[in-house]
Amino acid sequence: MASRHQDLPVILHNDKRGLLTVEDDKLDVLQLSKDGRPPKRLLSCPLRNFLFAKLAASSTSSPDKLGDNRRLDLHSLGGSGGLKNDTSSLKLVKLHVLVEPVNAPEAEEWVETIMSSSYRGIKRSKRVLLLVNPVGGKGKAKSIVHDTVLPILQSAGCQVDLRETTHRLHAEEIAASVELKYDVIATASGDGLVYEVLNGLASRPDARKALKIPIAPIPTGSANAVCTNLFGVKDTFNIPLATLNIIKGQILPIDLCSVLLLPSLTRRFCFLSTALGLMVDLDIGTENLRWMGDTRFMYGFIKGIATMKTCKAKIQLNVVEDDKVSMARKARDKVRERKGSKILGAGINPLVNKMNGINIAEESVEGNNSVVITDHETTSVGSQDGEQQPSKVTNGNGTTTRKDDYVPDHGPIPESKPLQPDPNWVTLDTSGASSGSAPKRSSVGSLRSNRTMTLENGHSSEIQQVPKSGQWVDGEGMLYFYAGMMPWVARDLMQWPVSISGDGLIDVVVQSVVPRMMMANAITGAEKGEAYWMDCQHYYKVSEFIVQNLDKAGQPIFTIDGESFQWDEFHVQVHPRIANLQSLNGGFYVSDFLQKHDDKV
Ligand SMILES: Nc1ncnc2c1ncn2[C@@H]1O[C@H](COP(=O)(O)OP(=O)(O)OP(=O)(O)O)[C@@H](O)[C@H]1O
Repeated sequence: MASRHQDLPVILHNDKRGLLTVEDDKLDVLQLSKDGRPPKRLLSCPLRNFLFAKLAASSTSSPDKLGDNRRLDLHSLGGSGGLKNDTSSLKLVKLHVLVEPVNAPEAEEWVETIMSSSYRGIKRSKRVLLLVNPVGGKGKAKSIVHDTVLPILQSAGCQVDLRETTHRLHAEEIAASVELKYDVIATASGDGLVYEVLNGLASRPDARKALKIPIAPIPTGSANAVCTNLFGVKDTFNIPLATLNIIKGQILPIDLCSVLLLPSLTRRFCFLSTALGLMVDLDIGTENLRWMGDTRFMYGFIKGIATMKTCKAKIQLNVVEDDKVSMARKARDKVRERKGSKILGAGINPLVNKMNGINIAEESVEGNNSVVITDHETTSVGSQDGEQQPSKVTNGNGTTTRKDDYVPDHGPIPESKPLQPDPNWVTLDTSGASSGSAPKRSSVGSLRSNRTMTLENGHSSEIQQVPKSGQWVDGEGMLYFYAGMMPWVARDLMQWPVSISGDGLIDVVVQSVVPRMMMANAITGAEKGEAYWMDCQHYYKVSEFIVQNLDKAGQPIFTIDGESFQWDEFHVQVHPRIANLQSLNGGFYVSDFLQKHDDKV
């Protein structure tokens, strides 16, 4: 790593002697004393937060002021104490010092060293398309962008193309037609703008190429679930950190889902969630309360459990796994894998980057007949032309078939067709038809509880077993259905704690109707994902699913990524790792749920 030869003697702004040192992935600006006292540290910042160093050409120095000295500009995000993990007080720091002629050759080398060490594997001076929604969240996006975001981006040498959205779906229109010349698309708004950008990019004839441009959100909306997943609960609304992510973020491949609405055959793309029941009411029913920020969702939740309205649907799931202990273990193993592979500094091990691009849901679940395997190459900034492979499905008999028809790397996303469930799909009837009587077993049950057996006469028969604890039983009422693709849906709700980014699977929660007190108690710990372990919260990892509306008058609306749609029926399938976000560490924020090792796992 950095060593003593990267020390650079300089003259500080106060004419005192100084030393710039780059060591242990950290820049220190020291003021030296003449009397042998220890140097005074004026700035200390991890290289991850360092933005820009520029040594003026000797000819451009003003001889009057500087003599033969050359000006060296240093731009960084500094925080209290400069600790790597202290992200709470990040702010833009601009320093300039002078380099004496005798040190000029060394200074040129020093500038290149600090720039390459702080941008390891990351493109410098990115071209940024910045979309700003002036009405998202509390309506402060414009001032936040002008006061904080733009100065940081400009200090890092980024070229910013700023466009303000003027109407609903404007961001989608822009993304659908914009020239693909940007390194990153930043959205100053909430999750809605990310959804629009992804839909715009995914609708293009060159969707696969367009979706390689990563998206970096700036949290000026209400919930900003993407930011919670990227930066954690504490830093969800940390604007300087999110801006740093535009500059220094690494590619994080994510899955997109096609949601096909029937009978219209309209398709929308989803990157975060689809919801029915209470989760729709608490989002759409509180839109007039945007001024509350994300508190409006908690208000909606409490209101929802007070009314306890059930949701009636027929749900068909192609389940890959439904064992909570095993799902938690796999998600935790994934975190350990990632942790073990980090290297010091501003980058991560390129080998790990490679690994992140493969190894998706490849573990076969006992008795499962449909394991999604994908083998996409990881994309990286500046290599937007990397070939992407189609996803495949390995069947129980070991044969491998293409799941999507192969489309070349620059082509569109193939059209969605209505799904054809087979007898191994799990069917849940949430109409509660048998309420009042003893609930009966679900029509197919779980992967392990009900299997299809071929009889000697060639007919098949279902082997019925007693449902295990926590398994859905037809006749239960459903409070909500929530399918998601990243752990947090808001700061106070980690609905899918075992969700693994880009694994080609959707995490589905079916929440049974339970006594109000039990739901109210579930609020405590919801942000930590503790409700996951409740038996009344049925949890499945699925590769595709269908939902039919059994009460169109009573529940006309469902949501895709928080946007509402009228519905009769919808079919959902995954396009693994087809889109990209930016993340400072190349992954989602690791929750305590995944860090801790309790006795369940
Ligand atoms: N100028 C505008 N006037 C009216 N609506 C707009 C304008 N620009 C964007 N929109 C719409 O604003 C809506 C809300 O945006 P967004 O979802 O990003 O913020 P939010 O709802 O506050 O945050 P979150 O989704 O995180 O709760 C989107 O549907 C978007 O299309």
